[in-house]
Amino acid sequence: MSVKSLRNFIGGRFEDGIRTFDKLNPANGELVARVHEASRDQVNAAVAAARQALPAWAALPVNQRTDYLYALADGIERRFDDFLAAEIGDTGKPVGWASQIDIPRGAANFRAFAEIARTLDMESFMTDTPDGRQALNYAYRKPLGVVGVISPWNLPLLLFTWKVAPALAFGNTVVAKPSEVTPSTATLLAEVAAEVGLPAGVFNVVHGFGPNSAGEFITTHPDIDGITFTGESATGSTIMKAVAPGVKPVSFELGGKNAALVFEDADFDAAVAGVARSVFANCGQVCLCTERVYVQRPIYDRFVAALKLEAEKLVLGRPMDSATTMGPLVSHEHREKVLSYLRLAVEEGATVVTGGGVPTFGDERDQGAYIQPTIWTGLPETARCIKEEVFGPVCHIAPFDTEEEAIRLANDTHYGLAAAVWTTNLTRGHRVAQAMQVGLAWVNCWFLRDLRTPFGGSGLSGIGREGGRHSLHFYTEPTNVCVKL
Ligand SMILES: NC(=O)c1ccc[n+]([C@@H]2O[C@H](COP(=O)([O-])OP(=O)(O)OC[C@H]3O[C@@H](n4cnc5c(N)ncnc54)[C@H](O)[C@@H]3O)[C@@H](O)[C@H]2O)c1
Ligand SMILES: N/C(=C\C=C\C=O)C(=O)O
Repeated sequence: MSVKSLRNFIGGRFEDGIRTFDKLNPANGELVARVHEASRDQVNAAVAAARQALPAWAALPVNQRTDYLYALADGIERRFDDFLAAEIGDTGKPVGWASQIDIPRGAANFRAFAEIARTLDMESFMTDTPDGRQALNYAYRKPLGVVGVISPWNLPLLLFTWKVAPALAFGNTVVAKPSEVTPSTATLLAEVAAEVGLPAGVFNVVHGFGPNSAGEFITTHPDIDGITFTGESATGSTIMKAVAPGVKPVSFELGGKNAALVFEDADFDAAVAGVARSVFANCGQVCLCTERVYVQRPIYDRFVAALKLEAEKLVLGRPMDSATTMGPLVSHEHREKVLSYLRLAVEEGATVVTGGGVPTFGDERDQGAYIQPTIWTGLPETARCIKEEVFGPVCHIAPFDTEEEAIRLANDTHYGLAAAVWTTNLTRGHRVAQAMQVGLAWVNCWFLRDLRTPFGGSGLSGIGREGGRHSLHFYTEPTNVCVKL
C-alpha cells in the first residue's frame, strides 16, 4: 500500500507543513501516511482565510449555501471506497462497521443539516402593548462567525462532519483540526470540497496535535469566534481555559461512563445482544459505549454467562475481512492505557470473567493494537474502573434488586452522556429513562440516532447540545428585533 502525504488545506489550497509525522495502521503497524503538521503561521493563515470568506458565505441565500452541503455529501458517496479505505487504514476498524456507520454518516450529517437550515422557522411573538396596540418581536439569527472545530479519533469522519456540517449550514466558516491519530478522511473531505468548488477559505483543514500545535493555535487564536470540540473531558477543561480570556462560546461532547440497566422482565436475548453491541462495538471506542452493566438479580448469573459467550464469539480479525466483528484499538499508545485499566481492575479486586489481556495470532496482527474483549464482576462501586472512562472493549457487571437501586447506581457518576434500559415493561422503560441523568437514554436499543434530536451530555460529558435545531444555539447568534406596530 502506497504511503500517502496528508497536507493542510488553507484558503482553498493544499500546503505542506513545517514537519511531518507518521501515521501507522493499528491493525498491522504499517506506515500508511506522512502527515504535514501546520505551523502557527499556517493556522493564522487559515483563520484569516476563513474571516475573509465569511461575509460572502453568510450572505449566500440558504438554498445556494446548502447546495454545497448536498454536493459534499454526494462527493463522499462518489468517493465512498476512498473514504472507506482511508478510515480503515487510520483506525483498523472492521469494514462492516466503517461501511455501515462511519462513511454513510459523513454524508448523512451534511444532508441532515442542509435540510434543517432550509426548513428552519423563525421565532416570533406578537406583543400586546400598554397603548392597546401591538409590537412584533422576532429572533433574527446570524452566524457565530469563524468556528474552530477539533475532533477525536474514534469515529473520525462521523464526528468531524457532525461539527463541520452545521457550522457551514448556518453560514459560519471553519478552521478544523482532525485528530492526529486519524487525519485521512478529513483530508479527503478537503479534496471533495475543492472538487465541488466550495469557495476558498470557507472550510480549512490544519493537521497537528493539541498542546503547542494546531489544536492550541486554534483555541487561543483571538480571531476565532467559538470552539466546538469532541474529545476527552480533561482536554475539554484545557480548552475552556484557553478560550476564557476571550470569553468564547464552546460546544463540548466529551467522555462518558455509560450504564446499561437490564431488568428481569427484559427480552433476554435482545438485551444480551444489545448490551454486547453497546460494550464491544468499534472495539469499545465510542463515547456512548456501555462500561457499566447492572442486571436485576434473578437473571444476573444467566446474563453474565450469556454476555461472556457473546464476548468470546467476537472475531478479532483483519479489518477488511467481512467476518471480523472486532478490530484493534486505534493505537498501541491507547492499548497501553486500556491495559493499565485491565491491570488496575485486578488490583481493585475484579473477577475477570473473560479477556483481560492481549491475544496472540502468530501473524501480522501481533504488530497491531489488538486486545481481548473483557468482562469484570465483583468490583466495588467506588473502584476507579467503575468511575473512570476506559474507552475500550470492557465492561463491569453488577446485580441490583430494585428499580430505585438501579437508578441510583446508574446515576452515581460525574459523567452524564448516555444510558440504555432493557425492559419489556414500557411504563418502566419511560420512567427509568427519564430518571437517567444523561443526555441520551435508549430503551431496548442503543446508538439508534435521529439527527434532529438533541445530542450531548452534562457534567464531565460536555456542554451544550447539537443536532437538529439544537445546533442553532451554538452556531448562530440571535438578535431579537422588536418593531412597534
Ligand atoms: N461525547 C462525544 O460525542 C464523544 C465522541 C467521541 C469521543 N469522545 C471522547 O473523546 C475521547 C477519545 O478521543 P481522543 O483521545 O481523540 O480525545 P483527545 O481529547 O485526546 O483529543 C481530541 C482532539 O483534541 C485535540 N487536542 C488535544 N489536546 C488539545 C489541546 N490542549 N488544545 C486543543 N486541542 C487539543 C487532539 O489533537 C484531538 O484532535 C474519549 O474520552 C471519548 O469519550 C466523546
Ligand atoms: N455525535 C454522535 C456520536 C458520538 C459518538 C461518540 O463516540 C452522533 O451519532 O451524532
